[in-house]
Amino acid sequence: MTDPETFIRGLPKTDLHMHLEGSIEPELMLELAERNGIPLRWDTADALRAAYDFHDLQSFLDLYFEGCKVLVTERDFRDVTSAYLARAHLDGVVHAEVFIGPQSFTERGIPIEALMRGVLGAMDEARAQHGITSALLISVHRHRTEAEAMAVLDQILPWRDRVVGVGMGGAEVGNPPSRFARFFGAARELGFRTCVHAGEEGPAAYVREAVEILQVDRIDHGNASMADSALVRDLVERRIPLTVCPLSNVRLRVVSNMAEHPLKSMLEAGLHVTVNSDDPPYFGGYVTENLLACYDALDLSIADVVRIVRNGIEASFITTEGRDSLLYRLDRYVEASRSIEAASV
Ligand code: HPA
Ligand SMILES: [Zn+2]
Repeated sequence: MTDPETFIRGLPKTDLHMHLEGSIEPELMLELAERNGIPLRWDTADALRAAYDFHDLQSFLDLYFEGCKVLVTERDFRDVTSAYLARAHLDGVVHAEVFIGPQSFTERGIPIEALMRGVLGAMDEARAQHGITSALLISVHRHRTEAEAMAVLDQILPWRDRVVGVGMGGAEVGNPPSRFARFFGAARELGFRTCVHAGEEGPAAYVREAVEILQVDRIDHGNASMADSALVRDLVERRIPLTVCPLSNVRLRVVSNMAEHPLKSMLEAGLHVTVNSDDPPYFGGYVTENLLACYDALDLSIADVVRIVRNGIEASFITTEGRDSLLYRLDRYVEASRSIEAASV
């Protein structure tokens, strides 16, 4: 019989909430620092890994922004993107939607062209080499001003056809979605899909603002929604996907341990939940590890896991044909696993 881990690793999955700046494995971080002559506070991969001990979102963001400094050239952006997509492919991810936040780089004088060419070039290469498809989401920082976010929108216009959507991350509490109403309105008018981090450390009211004021297509995290049953009803009715990141939530102490994670209650409430990796090296796992951690700690059934993976495909920002083809692939995989099981009884 196929064991659950092999089955889950082999499922054709999506990763819809993943930050390229947060995907740099410690070994690559050291290599890039050396290549660019950037001093780091750590000189071994183990020392870096040991520093990934966070007590809240801000303690993570401090390290995450420090890590951004090793990315300087087009080649660096290409290498980081290639490494993530190769690793995700091994993990059974067939489609990834990845964030990058240009403000961390343009503020240091790095031209946006270097970032865009590196990332998009690697995405094209990974598709040719591994068959993995990916889409780019441009993220702005909510702890900066809305005017700065609007400037990012201007900067990415030359790549309008290659950027599927825009999102927003950074320090949540004190920076409610409503501060960025004009930015998200402008992004929607330009034809970008939209998503926003909400209800990670912030309250359910931020998720409500994201849906009602920003009118986003997807909520990143969204855990806090469970505190407001009327909001849950709205999210279910409007079928707004939530890109949940369970290992991230444990590491950032949004939940005290995996057994306390609301994922199963969210599923039972009928929410369109997906499972994603956020910043894999920082939080200890790619999508498979996230799904396995939930499967083990929350007593999920294999049918629950397949439901979550199906939700991910349905929540993606790809074309209807692309989505249908991934759903077909998922159904075939599940059917084939059933036949193997039946034959081995
Ligand atoms: O989980 C997150 N929350 C907010 N900002 C972020 N930037 C990267 N990951 C995150
Ligand atoms: Zn995130």
